[in-house]
Amino acid sequence: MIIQKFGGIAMRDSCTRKACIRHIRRAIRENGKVVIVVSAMGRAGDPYSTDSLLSISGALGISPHAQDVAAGCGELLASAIMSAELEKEGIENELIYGSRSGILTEGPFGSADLKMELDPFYRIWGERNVAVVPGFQGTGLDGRIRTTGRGGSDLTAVVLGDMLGAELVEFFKDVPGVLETDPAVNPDAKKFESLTYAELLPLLGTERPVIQKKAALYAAKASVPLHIRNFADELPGTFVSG
Ligand SMILES: Nc1ncnc2c1ncn2[C@@H]1O[C@H](COP(=O)(O)OP(=O)(O)O)[C@@H](O)[C@H]1O
Ligand SMILES: N[C@@H](CC(=O)OP(=O)(O)O)C(=O)O
Repeated sequence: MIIQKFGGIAMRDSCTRKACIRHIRRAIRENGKVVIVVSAMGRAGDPYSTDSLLSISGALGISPHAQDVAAGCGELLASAIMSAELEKEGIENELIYGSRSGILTEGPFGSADLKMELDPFYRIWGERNVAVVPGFQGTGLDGRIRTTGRGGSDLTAVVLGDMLGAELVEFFKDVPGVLETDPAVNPDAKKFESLTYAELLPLLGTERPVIQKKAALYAAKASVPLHIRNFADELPGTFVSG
């Protein structure tokens, strides 16, 4: 069983999602069961990205609950689109979301903690090999949507990988892997083929790190093996383990 997390750039449009579906087909062939975690589609300026949803009204800034509901729509929509496009390609899958998903978020709006109840996953495995999950969010015991903080789909993927005992958690990004520095700052930065968690963590101090720091800390603590790679090709990226 493998977790595959597709970030905002990988999910941006039907063309980039076709590349994602190629990775999903390969994972079904090689790993059997696949849990797909998706982020909201695109970046600021793209209509359904997290930043665009949050900019619809300045009033969202004064209501943390309303802000989390608005932000959560991005991942919900992305999961619906991915599920439908997989179905169209003949890949049967189950959408796992909302209060029936067992994906529980508790604590403050905007930076909630994530917990999982796995029954919904075990229930589908008898019939389907592929689950599609919106990242970044869950539902509290009070029925309210809470998000886990920016970059939080990475955390959803890592926590699911830990709880479901996945062989690997793959992250599909717009970079070939973890580089010595952010390529937006230094285009000549070299890629690491592999890193330990201890080597990865100091590289995550920037405003937009290659993987969410909270997710990397969780992976280190629970020894969840990671593979950070480019959605647009088949090349190996950076493997991260103990
Ligand atoms: N050391 C690094 N190596 C690679 N990318 C990095 C690094 N530090 C920061 N980044 C940035 O991380 C971005 C990928 O992370 P992110 O945008 O959160 O991915 P996604 O939304 O696809 O999950 C890259 O576009 C890159 O600019
Ligand atoms: N969409 C959320 C959650 C997330 O993890 O996104 P991405 O995988 O595109 O970084 C955000 O922008 O913070």
